[in-house]
Formats: sequence, C-alpha cells, structure tokens
Amino acid sequence: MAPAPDLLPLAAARPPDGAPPGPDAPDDPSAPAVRERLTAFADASPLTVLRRLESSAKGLDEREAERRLPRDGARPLVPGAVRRAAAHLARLARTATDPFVLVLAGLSLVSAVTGDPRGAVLIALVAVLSCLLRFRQEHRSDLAAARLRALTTATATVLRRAEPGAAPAAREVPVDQVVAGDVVLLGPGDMAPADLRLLSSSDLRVNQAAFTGESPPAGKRAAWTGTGGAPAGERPGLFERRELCLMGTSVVGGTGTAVAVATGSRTYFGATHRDLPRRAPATTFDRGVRAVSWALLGAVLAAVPVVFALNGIDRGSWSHALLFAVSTAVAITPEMLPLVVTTALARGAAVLARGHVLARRLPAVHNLGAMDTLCTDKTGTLTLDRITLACHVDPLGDPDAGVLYWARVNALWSAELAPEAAGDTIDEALLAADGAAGDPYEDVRGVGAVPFDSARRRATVVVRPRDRLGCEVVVTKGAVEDVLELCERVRLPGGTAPLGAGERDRLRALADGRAADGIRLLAVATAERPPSGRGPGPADERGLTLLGFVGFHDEPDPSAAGALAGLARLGVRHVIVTGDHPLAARRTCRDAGRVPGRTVLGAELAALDDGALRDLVAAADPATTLIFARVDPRAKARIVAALQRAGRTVGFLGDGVNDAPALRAADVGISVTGAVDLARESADVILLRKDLRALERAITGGRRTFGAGVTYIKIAVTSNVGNVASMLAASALLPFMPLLPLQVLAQNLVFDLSQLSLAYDRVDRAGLAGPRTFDVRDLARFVAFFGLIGAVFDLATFGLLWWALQGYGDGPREALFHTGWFAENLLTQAVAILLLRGRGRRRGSPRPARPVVLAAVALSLTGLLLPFSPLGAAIGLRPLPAGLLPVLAAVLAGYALATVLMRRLYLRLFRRWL
Ligand SMILES: Nc1ncnc2c1ncn2[C@@H]1O[C@H](COP(=O)(O)OP(=O)(O)OP(=O)(O)O)[C@@H](O)[C@H]1O
Ligand SMILES: [Mg+2]
Repeated sequence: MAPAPDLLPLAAARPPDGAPPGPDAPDDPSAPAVRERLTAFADASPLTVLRRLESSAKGLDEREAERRLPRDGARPLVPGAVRRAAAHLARLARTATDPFVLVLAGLSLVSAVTGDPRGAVLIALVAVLSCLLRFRQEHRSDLAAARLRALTTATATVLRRAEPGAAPAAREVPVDQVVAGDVVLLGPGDMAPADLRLLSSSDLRVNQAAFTGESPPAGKRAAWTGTGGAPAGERPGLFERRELCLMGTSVVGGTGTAVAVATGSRTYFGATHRDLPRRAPATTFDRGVRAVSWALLGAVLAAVPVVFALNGIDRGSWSHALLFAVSTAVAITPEMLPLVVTTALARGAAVLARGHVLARRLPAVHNLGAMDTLCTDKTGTLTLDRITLACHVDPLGDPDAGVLYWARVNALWSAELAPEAAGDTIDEALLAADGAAGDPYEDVRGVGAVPFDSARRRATVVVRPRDRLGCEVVVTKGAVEDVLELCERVRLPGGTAPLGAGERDRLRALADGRAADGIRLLAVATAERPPSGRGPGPADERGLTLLGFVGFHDEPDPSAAGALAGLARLGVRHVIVTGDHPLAARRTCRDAGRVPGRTVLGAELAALDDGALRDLVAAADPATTLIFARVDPRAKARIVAALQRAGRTVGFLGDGVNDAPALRAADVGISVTGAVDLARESADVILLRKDLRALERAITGGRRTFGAGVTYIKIAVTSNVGNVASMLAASALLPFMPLLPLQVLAQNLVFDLSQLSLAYDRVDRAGLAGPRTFDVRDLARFVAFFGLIGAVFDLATFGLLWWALQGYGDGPREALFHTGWFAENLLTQAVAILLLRGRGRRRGSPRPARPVVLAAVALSLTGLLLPFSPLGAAIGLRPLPAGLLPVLAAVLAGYALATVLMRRLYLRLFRRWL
C-alpha cells in the first residue's frame, strides 16, 4: 500500500525540548496544565509521541488497551458517584429556589414572626411537599432521558491488534473505550473521541465551532512543524495547531489517522467544559409559557397592592393583610407548570420510544408537535440508498467499458488510500459492478487521494500505471456540472478534442436527460502528468479530459409516499434539500407521490441575501414540495434558518455528514440509527427503524404532549384568575377576609395537585389536526370568557352564603362563610377540569383519562369532607350545616350549565378550542 501523503518519515523524528509526558505520567487536570501537555505533544514528532505513549503506528494490542482502560478509557469527565451527587444537589437547589417555594418560605417566616406557629409549620410543609414532588419528577425524567441517550452513543474506529505480533485491524469501539495510545482512524462525520495528535492526513478538515465559534472548517495536517523551540508568546494557539484534533471537534472532510494523547477528563474539553454546552433554543412552547408568565406577573403586581390596601384599611391588621395579599399572589401563579410540563414531556418521550423514535432531548417532543415544515435530504431518506450501477457511457452516450474502468480505479484507490472515508455507497456500487475491462488493483498503483466531500462534490486519486514508467494519472469523478468545469478536453471516438461551449451544453443536456429518468450520473475525467513526488491536492484537478459518465439507480423508498402523504394530512409542509442534481430531485419527489414545486439551485441560493431567501421560502406554494438542489452543507443550514425567519417551526431529517449543520440549526433535527455519528449527535430525535411512517406517529405524539401542556395552562390560569378576581371583589364587599391566608394556600395546593392529572389526559382530537402553536391572545380570550363565569358564580356564592348564614353570630358566621366558599371553590374546580379539558363528548372529545376523573372526585371529596377533619379545623374550617348543601348544589349546577353554554358560544365565535 502506498505511503499516506502527509506522513512524515518517522526516522527523521528528533525529540524536541519539553518532551511530552508518557502514558503513566501523573496528570494535573487544570486547563493550563492540559494546554501545556497538548502543546508538547503537538511540538513532538509523530514517532516521539507514539514512543512516549508506548504505542506504535499499528495501534495497541487488545490486552494492552484493556490494561489501560480502567486508568484511562471509560473515564467520564467526573467520577460517577460525584457526578450523581452533584446532579442531585443542583436539582435540589433548583427546586428549592423556585420562586413559588421562596414565596412560601417567606410566608412561613411571616407567620412565625406574627405569632402563628401552626400556620408557619403548615406553609413550610406545603413548600417541602412541592419541592419533593418536583425533585422526584425531574430526577425520573433525567434518568429516562439519559437511558435514551445511552442508546445512541457514538463510536470511534481504532486500529487494534488481537495480540502483540498480529496484524492491526480497524475496529469500532464505543467512544468511552478509547485509551491513550490508541490509533484512531478519522473520516468525514467522525467526532474526535479524544485529544488526538495526527500521524497522517489527507485533505483533512475539522469543524472546531464548539470551541472557536468559527464555522469554516480548519485544515489539519500531520506534518511536524517542530515549533518546539519558538518563544512561548509566538506559539500558535491549540486550535491553530494543525497537528491536533481536539475532542469535541468533528471531521467535515478528508481523512486521517491519529494517536489518542488524552481521553476523558484529561482532554482540553474535559478541562474547560465539565458539561457539553449544547445550545438548547427556546421551543415554541417555551416562548408561549414565557409570555404567559410575564402576563401573570403583571397581574400579581397589580393585584397584590390592591388586596393589601383593601384588607389593611378595612380591618386594621396589616400583618394579616400582608399575609393575605401574598397568598393571593401565590394563588394566581400556576406553580405546577414546570412539573406538569416535564411529566407530560417524559410521558410523550416514552410513547415515542414505543414507536421506535428516540427523543434525545425532552423539549424536542414539543417541537415535533409544533413543527409545520419538514426538510428532508434525498439520498437515503426518500430513496433506499441501495445504489446499483445502471450505465457507463462515453461523451456521446454510447456504452463504453473504459469509463467504467477509470471510475473503478477512482473508487478502489479512494477506498484503499483513505479507508476511513470508505463506506460511500457510490464507490461500493462501482466496486461491486462486474464486466469491466482490466483490474485496477493490478494495473495501477495508487499514489494519493483527495477523498469525496459534499462541498466539492467530487473525488480524485492519483495513480501510477505499472506498465508506463514516468507517468501519473489524475482520475476525478464527481457531479457532472462540477467536473465539467475542470475539463479542458473531451475524448471522442476519433481522439480528444477541445471542450467548447457548445459541447459543454450538449454534455449537460445529456446528463439532465438521465437525471430526469432517475439516474444518478457522475462524470469521469483524467489527466496525465509526470510524477510530482507529492500527494495530490485540489490544485491537481486541472486540465482534465472528460472520458464519459457512469450512471446509478437508487430505488425510491416505498414507505416514503405513504409517509409524505401522512405528513401532508397532518398539515406539515415538505421541502427537499439535496446535494444531488435538480432533475433527479424532482424525479424522486414525484416517485414519492408529491408534486415538485419551485426548484432552486445552490448557485442561485448563494446569490440571494438572507431577506430575499426568506421571501422565497415564504412565497412557496404549500401544496407542492419546494426543492433545493446541489446545495452544500452550509447552504442546507441557511435554508433552515430562512424558513425559521419566515415564521416556521422547522424539522430537518437527514443522515449524512452534509446534513449536520442543518440538523443543528433546525428546531427538531431528526436522524436515523444508520446515520453517521456526526448526524446522530447533531440530531434531537432519532428514528430507530428506517421507516418514515414512524415520523407521523411521532408528530402526533408531540402534538398530544404540547396539547396536554396547553390544556393545563388554560385551565389553571382560568381558574386562578377567576378566583383571584372574586377574592378582590370580596375584599371590597365583605367586612372580613373572604378566606384566611392558610385556606388560600391549602386550596391552591389541592388545585395544583388535581391539575397535575392533566398531564395524563387524553387530548382532544381537534388538537392533533394541525401543527401546534401557543397563541397568547387565544389564551387571554379563553381566560376572559371562562374566568368571568367563575367569578360571577363566586359572587353568587358570596351572596347566597351571606343570606343563608344570617342567623349565626359574627364569629361562627365568618368561619362558616370561609368553609362554604372553600368547598364551593373546590367543587367548581372539579367541574371546570372535566368541562374545560375538551370541546365536549358530542363534538368528538375523548373521555377523560382515569387520573383526571380520580382527581375531580378527590377534589370534590376534599371540599366536602376536609372541614370535618382535624386538618380542616387546623386551618380554620368548620363542619357545614346540612342546610347549606342545597345552596352549594344549586350554585354548582348553575356553574356547570353556564360553562357548557359558554363553551358552545365560544366554539361558535372562535371555531377553535385549546
Ligand atoms: N463517492 C463519490 N465520488 C464522487 N462524487 C460523488 C460521490 N458521492 C457523491 N458524489 C457527487 O456529489 C454529489 C453530492 O453528494 P452529497 O453526498 O452532498 O449529497 P447527496 O447524497 O447526493 O444528496 P442528499 O443531500 O440528498 O443526501 C452527488 O450528487 C454526486 O454527484
Ligand atoms: Mg446524503
């Protein structure tokens, strides 16, 4: 096998000053120490590095790797027990500093100071209980999420020998089993599994954006620059060192081999980031919640001073008035919101997992529900990526064995010289094709390769024919338009001829014709040159002569048509974003049962500014599929961003290295299990089976989860706002407080617990018909309509209670009034949950789930029975006289009837429910 191009003659290695540390050297985990160590590794020659790490270019043997594992590999950034304890503490701190808990703690303190120890203890209990509930739920969802993530961990390819003398073989191992001294093979889409010192490379480019924030990839070379002697101030930074690929960076193009010099917590990444900073943009749902929270905060700020003043002025006890005002503030806030949302999300993720869809991040479930546009690539998503050779033709379109021969030379030596980039389905199809003349393995010897990557859309090898001394052949194959640009001549049956403009047009038309038939056409071109003595670079692809074309079949995925039809029914628009030919994309689109719409080329895209691109995507016809063809990876991400600017919630489904930037930019990045590591690591959701129909169920699942959250918020805010409004009115009308502060809190707690059940409810089918949005105006309308009914019936209750309790003395009357209103509140709340959760059985809402029914029953029983218990007595409730029950029943019936009527009116007016 030919030597790898950038590999330094190892014998020339000279150990520089400041030799790098050996494998068993003690390590200082601080960032400066790590930087120092890595610099020493970069300064040293490859041979020195390998020697220091007691390894060789052939890799470690399995026994040695195993010996190093406990010390070196499988090392999480922080030991497991410490990490778990830290996570618990952090979670506890988070729940304990929740604003609601802080308010309760403050209230408890005020009660203690104002001489109400019983109140203080009760309030503290409420705070602790809510803390524990939330802690447990978050812990469980974190565990579930970690389990799901573990199913999709990345692997690395290392060279290992079965035993010390044996030949090395490439082996896939989980990233956490890579040890210092392991020789790692890098290809497009791989993530650096450790801090690596390159041993050889070919046109290697690495994305370091996670550290440097710069998106253009950085070129890397194994060449030893020997900067060891330079003064410290003039040394390049770690990321400018071309010899190093640091953990957390990923390969976007080219190939390389490298030795792992540091793993886990000893890496630069480990020293600087204890936790991977994954950008988690706010979901549509989060943005809605934030808007609601601000509105409620405004309501609290407006209500509290009024309540305080009314109760203080009227009744003289300012400390009591303060307590009451703060309790009112607590009553208005939907404290259970985070808990309900995480519970619903965890449930949603579990349901998705049953349908073989993994949510790597919980909030992605919401975005699945909100997604209104799905971008997909073509190859491997809409097609099966089962590529077979269809034709090999000369520039006139006639069958020609010579073209196939050179295409195979290119495929074989690409795979041979850059094995890390192997696995390309086009190359595999070429190698599997038989019937070609000559044996590229015997006739020529590879000198160097510039492997395929999506931005260049071509692959080049340089070979030396064995029968012709003093001659090298550059062989390029790739996308027709791109290769034609590089050609100066064309080989025709009579000999070669210069490639004029007319001839170029003819060749392009020939390629278009094939593409429209669904054939994937690659151009093949060669150039002869005297041996140059160095490896090839993109600059060598010059003065080529076009030999002809090789064409491939790629079967359409039979599940695609059904899946895309399903998406259309769900109201999700479809966009194709592909690196392939525009006509091939249109053909695939038609094969998948969709009408191809406007088709935009990568070159056109580059000429548009962001605003124009946004207008273009906004103007696309929703009934057709918008197509972007011949786009490179960065343009894919740009298209996603443009759709987002046009107000869409965008999903991106892709499996290639060229999809990674778009997967990250999308609201939901979706990938499949077979995808390259980089694509899977960039995605939020993974389809465990390669069946697009799973996506339809996942979207419905996302909408359910979104719907459950919205239902909770609507019901909670409606009843809280209605309740506080009547509390305000009562403060002004009554000679005493309508409820004692403790009673307000107790009532609030039971409300919240009962509303928790909504996370388990069945969702109104109408909520699944289209992408979910969170419309704050719609929420405000809902609250105004139904909160009003609540307040009206509260006031009716006040009047009736006032009238019914005439015969009692001042003290008992006040206590009974409190009890009556307390009971009535809980009963109406139970009715509200059952009636507001959907548009009604007759209009197609499903029956409430059992937890919801149980919650409603428990709520009613608490309202009726708590006054008879010691706990009720402790918060100042008295047993209700039997005579009051008919009064309560009448109000309740009135409330239920009014709500049903209002629901009908509301639906007629606004034609939508939750
Ligand atoms: N191994 C290869 N050698 C040479 N050229 C190739 C090779 N593989 C692909 N190409 C060319 O590069 C183009 C772009 O490939 P890329 O992988 O970016 O996208 P794609 O796989 O065609 O499409 P999609 O984005 O839908 O997955 C291909 O259409 C083809 O013309
Ligand atoms: Mg692809």
